[in-house]
Amino acid sequence: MAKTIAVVGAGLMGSGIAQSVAMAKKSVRLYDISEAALEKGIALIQKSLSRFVKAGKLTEQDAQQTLQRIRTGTDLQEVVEGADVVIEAVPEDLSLKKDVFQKLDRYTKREAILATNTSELSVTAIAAATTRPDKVIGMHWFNPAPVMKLIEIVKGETTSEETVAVIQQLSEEIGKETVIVKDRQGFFTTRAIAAHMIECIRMYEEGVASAEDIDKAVRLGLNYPMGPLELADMVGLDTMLFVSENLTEAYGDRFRAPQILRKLVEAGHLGRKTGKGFYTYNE
Ligand SMILES: CC(=O)CC(=O)SCCNC(=O)CCNC(=O)[C@H](O)C(C)(C)COP(=O)(O)OP(=O)(O)OC[C@H]1O[C@@H](n2cnc3c(N)ncnc32)[C@H](O)[C@@H]1OP(=O)(O)O
Ligand SMILES: NC(=O)C1=CN([C@@H]2O[C@H](COP(=O)(O)OP(=O)(O)OC[C@H]3O[C@@H](n4cnc5c(N)ncnc54)[C@H](O)[C@@H]3O)[C@@H](O)[C@H]2O)C=CC1
Repeated sequence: MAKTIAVVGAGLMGSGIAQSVAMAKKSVRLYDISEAALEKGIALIQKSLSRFVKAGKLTEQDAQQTLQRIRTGTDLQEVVEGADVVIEAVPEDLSLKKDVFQKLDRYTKREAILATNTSELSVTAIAAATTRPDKVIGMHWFNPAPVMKLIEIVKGETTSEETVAVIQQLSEEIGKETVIVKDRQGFFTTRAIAAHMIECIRMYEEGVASAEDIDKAVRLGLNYPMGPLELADMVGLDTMLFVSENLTEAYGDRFRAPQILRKLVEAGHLGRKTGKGFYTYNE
Protein backbone atom coordinates (compact mmCIF):
# COMPACT_ATOMS: atom_id res chain seq x y z
CA MET A 1 0.00 0.00 0.00
CA ALA A 2 1.30 3.45 -0.89
CA LYS A 3 1.57 5.46 2.34
CA THR A 4 3.83 8.41 1.63
CA ILE A 5 3.16 10.38 -1.50
CA ALA A 6 5.34 13.13 -2.94
CA VAL A 7 3.97 15.64 -5.43
CA VAL A 8 6.41 17.49 -7.68
CA GLY A 9 5.09 20.85 -8.91
CA ALA A 10 2.67 22.88 -6.75
CA GLY A 11 0.78 24.67 -9.52
CA LEU A 12 -2.88 24.40 -10.42
CA MET A 13 -2.82 20.59 -10.66
CA GLY A 14 -0.03 19.71 -8.19
CA SER A 15 -1.69 21.69 -5.40
CA GLY A 16 -5.07 20.01 -6.09
CA ILE A 17 -3.43 16.57 -6.22
CA ALA A 18 -1.58 17.16 -2.92
CA GLN A 19 -4.84 18.33 -1.34
CA SER A 20 -6.79 15.29 -2.60
CA VAL A 21 -4.16 12.89 -1.25
CA ALA A 22 -4.01 14.69 2.12
CA MET A 23 -7.83 14.66 2.34
CA ALA A 24 -7.53 10.84 2.12
CA LYS A 25 -5.43 11.03 5.32
CA LYS A 26 -2.10 10.23 3.67
CA SER A 27 1.15 12.14 4.29
CA VAL A 28 2.11 14.35 1.41
CA ARG A 29 5.39 16.02 0.56
CA LEU A 30 5.06 18.84 -1.92
CA TYR A 31 7.98 20.20 -3.96
CA ASP A 32 8.33 23.23 -6.18
CA ILE A 33 11.31 25.21 -7.43
CA SER A 34 10.73 28.23 -5.17
CA GLU A 35 9.12 29.18 -1.87
CA ALA A 36 6.93 31.63 -3.77
CA ALA A 37 5.53 28.82 -5.95
CA LEU A 38 4.89 26.69 -2.86
CA GLU A 39 3.11 29.58 -1.15
CA LYS A 40 0.89 30.01 -4.21
CA GLY A 41 0.09 26.30 -4.16
CA ILE A 42 -0.77 26.32 -0.46
CA ALA A 43 -3.01 29.37 -0.99
CA LEU A 44 -4.91 27.44 -3.70
CA ILE A 45 -5.31 24.51 -1.30
CA GLN A 46 -6.60 26.80 1.47
CA LYS A 47 -9.10 28.37 -0.92
CA SER A 48 -10.38 24.99 -2.07
CA LEU A 49 -10.55 23.60 1.49
CA SER A 50 -12.62 26.58 2.58
CA ARG A 51 -15.08 25.82 -0.26
CA PHE A 52 -15.46 22.30 1.11
CA VAL A 53 -15.97 23.71 4.62
CA LYS A 54 -18.53 26.24 3.36
CA ALA A 55 -20.38 23.47 1.52
CA GLY A 56 -20.49 21.44 4.77
CA LYS A 57 -18.37 18.64 3.24
CA LEU A 58 -15.46 19.15 5.67
CA THR A 59 -15.21 20.55 9.19
CA GLU A 60 -12.82 23.38 9.94
CA GLN A 61 -10.79 20.88 11.99
CA ASP A 62 -10.60 18.40 9.05
CA ALA A 63 -9.39 21.24 6.83
CA GLN A 64 -6.64 22.18 9.31
CA GLN A 65 -5.56 18.54 9.66
CA THR A 66 -5.49 18.15 5.88
CA LEU A 67 -3.15 21.14 5.62
CA GLN A 68 -0.93 19.76 8.37
CA ARG A 69 -0.46 16.52 6.43
CA ILE A 70 1.23 18.47 3.60
CA ARG A 71 4.94 19.19 4.14
CA THR A 72 6.54 21.48 1.59
CA GLY A 73 10.15 21.85 0.46
CA THR A 74 12.40 23.22 -2.28
CA ASP A 75 15.07 20.49 -1.99
CA LEU A 76 13.89 17.79 -4.41
CA GLN A 77 15.98 14.98 -2.93
CA GLU A 78 14.82 15.71 0.61
CA VAL A 79 11.18 15.90 -0.47
CA VAL A 80 11.02 12.68 -2.52
CA GLU A 81 13.34 10.30 -0.67
CA GLY A 82 11.26 7.81 1.29
CA ALA A 83 8.16 8.35 -0.89
CA ASP A 84 6.28 5.23 -2.06
CA VAL A 85 4.74 7.07 -5.00
CA VAL A 86 5.81 10.34 -6.62
CA ILE A 87 3.26 12.23 -8.72
CA GLU A 88 4.81 14.74 -11.11
CA ALA A 89 2.83 17.84 -12.15
CA VAL A 90 5.42 20.18 -13.69
CA PRO A 91 4.70 22.11 -16.92
CA GLU A 92 3.81 20.17 -20.07
CA ASP A 93 7.27 19.99 -21.66
CA LEU A 94 8.80 16.62 -22.56
CA SER A 95 12.43 17.59 -22.00
CA LEU A 96 11.60 19.14 -18.61
CA LYS A 97 9.64 16.04 -17.58
CA LYS A 98 12.49 13.72 -18.68
CA ASP A 99 14.95 15.79 -16.67
CA VAL A 100 12.70 15.68 -13.58
CA PHE A 101 12.22 11.90 -13.95
CA GLN A 102 15.99 11.33 -14.21
CA LYS A 103 16.36 13.14 -10.89
CA LEU A 104 13.43 11.25 -9.32
CA ASP A 105 15.06 8.01 -10.46
CA ARG A 106 18.26 8.99 -8.62
CA TYR A 107 16.65 10.33 -5.44
CA THR A 108 13.89 7.80 -4.67
CA LYS A 109 14.09 4.25 -3.33
CA ARG A 110 14.27 1.54 -6.01
CA GLU A 111 10.72 0.27 -5.41
CA ALA A 112 9.07 3.72 -5.61
CA ILE A 113 6.54 4.31 -8.40
CA LEU A 114 6.96 7.44 -10.49
CA ALA A 115 3.69 8.78 -11.94
CA THR A 116 3.18 11.64 -14.38
CA ASN A 117 0.09 13.84 -14.60
CA THR A 118 0.87 14.70 -18.22
CA SER A 119 -2.22 15.55 -20.30
CA GLU A 120 -0.86 13.98 -23.49
CA LEU A 121 2.92 13.53 -23.60
CA SER A 122 4.32 10.04 -24.16
CA VAL A 123 4.46 8.15 -20.85
CA THR A 124 6.70 5.63 -22.60
CA ALA A 125 9.24 8.33 -23.54
CA ILE A 126 9.24 9.72 -19.98
CA ALA A 127 9.73 6.17 -18.62
CA ALA A 128 12.71 5.63 -20.95
CA ALA A 129 14.54 8.50 -19.20
CA THR A 130 14.72 6.34 -16.04
CA THR A 131 16.32 3.03 -15.06
CA ARG A 132 12.90 1.72 -13.89
CA PRO A 133 10.58 2.05 -16.92
CA ASP A 134 8.31 -0.67 -15.48
CA LYS A 135 7.56 1.60 -12.50
CA VAL A 136 6.66 4.70 -14.53
CA ILE A 137 2.99 5.34 -15.29
CA GLY A 138 0.51 8.03 -16.32
CA MET A 139 -1.82 9.15 -13.51
CA HIS A 140 -3.95 11.73 -15.28
CA TRP A 141 -6.06 13.90 -13.00
CA PHE A 142 -8.75 16.42 -13.95
CA ASN A 143 -9.18 20.04 -12.97
CA PRO A 144 -10.34 20.85 -10.28
CA ALA A 145 -8.55 17.79 -8.88
CA PRO A 146 -10.22 17.71 -5.44
CA VAL A 147 -13.68 17.67 -7.07
CA MET A 148 -13.34 15.62 -10.26
CA LYS A 149 -14.04 11.92 -9.79
CA LEU A 150 -11.87 10.34 -12.51
CA ILE A 151 -8.23 9.33 -12.76
CA GLU A 152 -7.18 8.13 -16.21
CA ILE A 153 -4.43 5.57 -15.70
CA VAL A 154 -2.09 5.50 -18.70
CA LYS A 155 -0.17 2.27 -19.16
CA GLY A 156 3.06 3.01 -20.99
CA GLU A 157 4.54 0.35 -23.27
CA THR A 158 6.92 -0.67 -20.44
CA THR A 159 4.65 -0.13 -17.41
CA SER A 160 4.15 -3.33 -15.38
CA GLU A 161 0.79 -4.71 -14.26
CA GLU A 162 1.98 -4.40 -10.63
CA THR A 163 2.51 -0.67 -11.11
CA VAL A 164 -0.98 -0.30 -12.61
CA ALA A 165 -2.44 -2.19 -9.63
CA VAL A 166 -0.71 0.07 -7.06
CA ILE A 167 -1.92 3.25 -8.77
CA GLN A 168 -5.42 1.86 -9.17
CA GLN A 169 -5.54 1.07 -5.45
CA LEU A 170 -4.10 4.46 -4.50
CA SER A 171 -6.68 6.23 -6.69
CA GLU A 172 -9.48 4.30 -5.02
CA GLU A 173 -8.11 5.12 -1.55
CA ILE A 174 -8.26 8.80 -2.56
CA GLY A 175 -11.91 8.28 -3.51
CA LYS A 176 -11.50 8.39 -7.29
CA GLU A 177 -12.79 6.13 -10.06
CA THR A 178 -10.28 4.90 -12.64
CA VAL A 179 -10.10 3.94 -16.30
CA ILE A 180 -7.05 2.26 -17.83
CA VAL A 181 -5.96 3.40 -21.28
CA LYS A 182 -3.12 2.77 -23.70
CA ASP A 183 -0.31 5.29 -24.14
CA ARG A 184 -1.48 6.82 -27.43
CA GLN A 185 -1.33 10.55 -28.27
CA GLY A 186 -3.96 12.31 -26.14
CA PHE A 187 -4.83 9.04 -24.33
CA PHE A 188 -8.65 8.87 -24.27
CA THR A 189 -9.79 11.97 -22.42
CA THR A 190 -7.53 14.65 -23.88
CA ARG A 191 -8.28 13.45 -27.42
CA ALA A 192 -12.03 13.38 -26.71
CA ILE A 193 -12.11 16.81 -25.01
CA ALA A 194 -9.96 18.39 -27.74
CA ALA A 195 -12.08 17.03 -30.61
CA HIS A 196 -15.21 18.64 -29.12
CA MET A 197 -13.54 21.85 -27.97
CA ILE A 198 -11.70 22.53 -31.24
CA GLU A 199 -14.89 22.08 -33.29
CA CYS A 200 -16.75 24.47 -30.95
CA ILE A 201 -13.97 27.08 -31.20
CA ARG A 202 -14.12 26.69 -34.99
CA MET A 203 -17.88 27.41 -34.93
CA TYR A 204 -17.24 30.46 -32.73
CA GLU A 205 -14.65 31.66 -35.27
CA GLU A 206 -17.13 31.11 -38.12
CA GLY A 207 -19.65 33.26 -36.25
CA VAL A 208 -22.19 30.45 -35.98
CA ALA A 209 -23.03 31.73 -32.46
CA SER A 210 -21.63 33.97 -29.73
CA ALA A 211 -19.28 32.59 -27.05
CA GLU A 212 -22.07 32.90 -24.48
CA ASP A 213 -24.57 31.04 -26.66
CA ILE A 214 -22.12 28.25 -27.55
CA ASP A 215 -21.43 27.64 -23.86
CA LYS A 216 -25.11 27.93 -22.97
CA ALA A 217 -26.07 25.46 -25.73
CA VAL A 218 -23.56 22.89 -24.51
CA ARG A 219 -24.48 23.37 -20.84
CA LEU A 220 -28.23 23.22 -21.31
CA GLY A 221 -28.61 21.26 -24.54
CA LEU A 222 -25.91 18.64 -24.01
CA ASN A 223 -25.99 18.79 -20.20
CA TYR A 224 -22.23 19.29 -19.79
CA PRO A 225 -21.27 21.06 -16.52
CA MET A 226 -19.38 23.76 -18.46
CA GLY A 227 -19.38 25.03 -22.02
CA PRO A 228 -16.31 24.38 -24.21
CA LEU A 229 -15.08 27.99 -24.33
CA GLU A 230 -15.30 28.57 -20.58
CA LEU A 231 -13.62 25.18 -20.09
CA ALA A 232 -10.82 26.18 -22.50
CA ASP A 233 -10.34 29.35 -20.44
CA MET A 234 -10.15 27.23 -17.28
CA VAL A 235 -7.64 24.71 -18.69
CA GLY A 236 -5.51 27.45 -20.32
CA LEU A 237 -5.49 28.43 -24.00
CA ASP A 238 -1.73 27.86 -24.27
CA THR A 239 -2.27 24.30 -23.06
CA MET A 240 -5.11 23.74 -25.55
CA LEU A 241 -2.96 25.10 -28.42
CA PHE A 242 -0.10 22.79 -27.49
CA VAL A 243 -2.49 19.82 -27.23
CA SER A 244 -3.98 20.69 -30.62
CA GLU A 245 -0.55 20.86 -32.27
CA ASN A 246 0.50 17.47 -30.93
CA LEU A 247 -2.82 15.86 -31.86
CA THR A 248 -2.56 17.33 -35.38
CA GLU A 249 0.87 15.77 -35.75
CA ALA A 250 -0.52 12.39 -34.68
CA TYR A 251 -3.95 12.36 -36.36
CA GLY A 252 -4.01 15.10 -38.98
CA ASP A 253 -6.00 18.21 -39.78
CA ARG A 254 -9.12 17.47 -37.79
CA PHE A 255 -7.28 18.67 -34.67
CA ARG A 256 -5.70 21.79 -36.28
CA ALA A 257 -5.99 24.87 -34.05
CA PRO A 258 -8.48 27.51 -35.22
CA GLN A 259 -6.80 30.89 -35.93
CA ILE A 260 -8.63 32.56 -33.05
CA LEU A 261 -7.06 30.17 -30.53
CA ARG A 262 -3.58 30.92 -31.86
CA LYS A 263 -4.19 34.69 -31.91
CA LEU A 264 -5.46 34.75 -28.32
CA VAL A 265 -2.34 32.88 -27.19
CA GLU A 266 -0.07 35.19 -29.22
CA ALA A 267 -1.73 38.15 -27.49
CA GLY A 268 -0.98 36.61 -24.09
CA HIS A 269 -4.66 35.96 -23.41
CA LEU A 270 -4.39 32.49 -21.92
CA GLY A 271 -7.74 32.28 -20.11
CA ARG A 272 -8.50 32.56 -16.41
CA LYS A 273 -4.86 32.59 -15.37
CA THR A 274 -4.17 35.85 -17.25
CA GLY A 275 -7.65 37.35 -16.67
CA LYS A 276 -8.63 37.13 -20.34
CA GLY A 277 -9.34 34.42 -22.91
CA PHE A 278 -12.66 33.88 -24.65
CA TYR A 279 -14.05 35.83 -21.67
CA THR A 280 -12.70 38.57 -19.38
CA TYR A 281 -12.31 37.80 -15.66
CA ASN A 282 -11.99 40.21 -12.76
CA GLU A 283 -10.86 37.89 -9.97
C1 LIG B 1 -6.40 19.37 -19.46
C2 LIG B 1 -6.41 18.00 -18.92
O1 LIG B 1 -5.41 17.28 -19.03
C3 LIG B 1 -7.60 17.37 -18.26
C4 LIG B 1 -8.62 18.30 -17.70
O2 LIG B 1 -8.55 18.65 -16.56
S1 LIG B 1 -9.82 18.79 -18.76
C5 LIG B 1 -10.94 19.64 -17.70
C6 LIG B 1 -11.78 18.67 -16.93
N1 LIG B 1 -12.65 19.41 -16.07
C7 LIG B 1 -13.90 19.69 -16.43
O3 LIG B 1 -14.38 19.30 -17.48
C8 LIG B 1 -14.65 20.52 -15.45
C9 LIG B 1 -16.05 20.80 -15.89
N2 LIG B 1 -16.72 21.59 -14.90
C10 LIG B 1 -17.26 21.07 -13.76
O4 LIG B 1 -17.24 19.86 -13.53
C11 LIG B 1 -17.91 22.02 -12.85
O5 LIG B 1 -18.27 23.18 -13.55
C12 LIG B 1 -17.01 22.44 -11.62
C13 LIG B 1 -16.82 21.21 -10.72
C14 LIG B 1 -15.67 22.98 -12.05
C15 LIG B 1 -17.74 23.52 -10.86
O6 LIG B 1 -19.02 23.09 -10.59
P1 LIG B 1 -20.28 24.03 -10.86
O7 LIG B 1 -21.49 23.28 -10.42
O8 LIG B 1 -20.19 24.53 -12.24
O9 LIG B 1 -20.02 25.25 -9.94
P2 LIG B 1 -20.05 25.34 -8.40
O10 LIG B 1 -21.46 25.36 -7.93
O11 LIG B 1 -19.15 26.51 -8.13
O12 LIG B 1 -19.32 24.01 -7.87
C16 LIG B 1 -19.98 22.77 -7.63
C17 LIG B 1 -19.47 22.21 -6.36
O13 LIG B 1 -18.06 21.93 -6.45
C18 LIG B 1 -17.36 22.68 -5.46
N3 LIG B 1 -16.09 23.11 -6.03
C19 LIG B 1 -15.85 23.58 -7.26
N4 LIG B 1 -14.53 23.83 -7.42
C20 LIG B 1 -13.94 23.49 -6.26
C21 LIG B 1 -12.60 23.46 -5.80
N5 LIG B 1 -11.58 23.87 -6.58
N6 LIG B 1 -12.37 23.02 -4.55
C22 LIG B 1 -13.37 22.60 -3.76
N7 LIG B 1 -14.65 22.58 -4.13
C23 LIG B 1 -14.93 23.02 -5.37
C24 LIG B 1 -18.26 23.84 -5.12
O14 LIG B 1 -18.01 24.33 -3.82
C25 LIG B 1 -19.64 23.20 -5.23
O15 LIG B 1 -19.94 22.46 -4.08
P3 LIG B 1 -21.49 22.26 -3.62
O16 LIG B 1 -22.18 21.57 -4.77
O17 LIG B 1 -21.40 21.42 -2.41
O18 LIG B 1 -21.98 23.65 -3.38
N1 LIG C 1 -4.35 22.65 -16.20
C1 LIG C 1 -5.11 21.58 -16.33
O1 LIG C 1 -6.35 21.68 -16.45
C2 LIG C 1 -4.49 20.22 -16.34
C3 LIG C 1 -3.12 20.04 -16.48
N2 LIG C 1 -2.57 18.77 -16.49
C4 LIG C 1 -1.12 18.59 -16.60
O2 LIG C 1 -0.54 18.83 -15.32
C5 LIG C 1 0.78 19.35 -15.46
C6 LIG C 1 0.89 20.65 -14.69
O3 LIG C 1 -0.06 21.57 -15.20
P1 LIG C 1 -0.59 22.80 -14.34
O4 LIG C 1 -0.68 22.43 -12.91
O5 LIG C 1 -1.78 23.31 -15.07
O6 LIG C 1 0.63 23.81 -14.52
P2 LIG C 1 1.04 25.07 -13.60
O7 LIG C 1 1.83 25.97 -14.47
O8 LIG C 1 -0.13 25.60 -12.86
O9 LIG C 1 2.03 24.41 -12.52
C7 LIG C 1 3.31 23.92 -12.80
C8 LIG C 1 4.16 24.05 -11.55
O10 LIG C 1 5.39 23.40 -11.78
C9 LIG C 1 6.42 24.19 -11.23
N3 LIG C 1 7.69 23.85 -11.88
C10 LIG C 1 8.27 24.39 -12.96
N4 LIG C 1 9.44 23.74 -13.21
C11 LIG C 1 9.57 22.78 -12.25
C12 LIG C 1 10.54 21.81 -11.96
N5 LIG C 1 11.63 21.68 -12.68
N6 LIG C 1 10.35 21.02 -10.88
C13 LIG C 1 9.23 21.14 -10.12
N7 LIG C 1 8.28 22.06 -10.34
C14 LIG C 1 8.45 22.85 -11.40
C15 LIG C 1 5.98 25.63 -11.45
O11 LIG C 1 6.64 26.51 -10.54
C16 LIG C 1 4.47 25.52 -11.17
O12 LIG C 1 4.18 25.72 -9.81
C17 LIG C 1 1.02 19.47 -16.97
O13 LIG C 1 1.67 18.32 -17.42
C18 LIG C 1 -0.41 19.56 -17.53
O14 LIG C 1 -0.50 19.13 -18.86
C19 LIG C 1 -3.33 17.65 -16.31
C20 LIG C 1 -4.68 17.77 -16.11
C21 LIG C 1 -5.38 19.05 -16.15
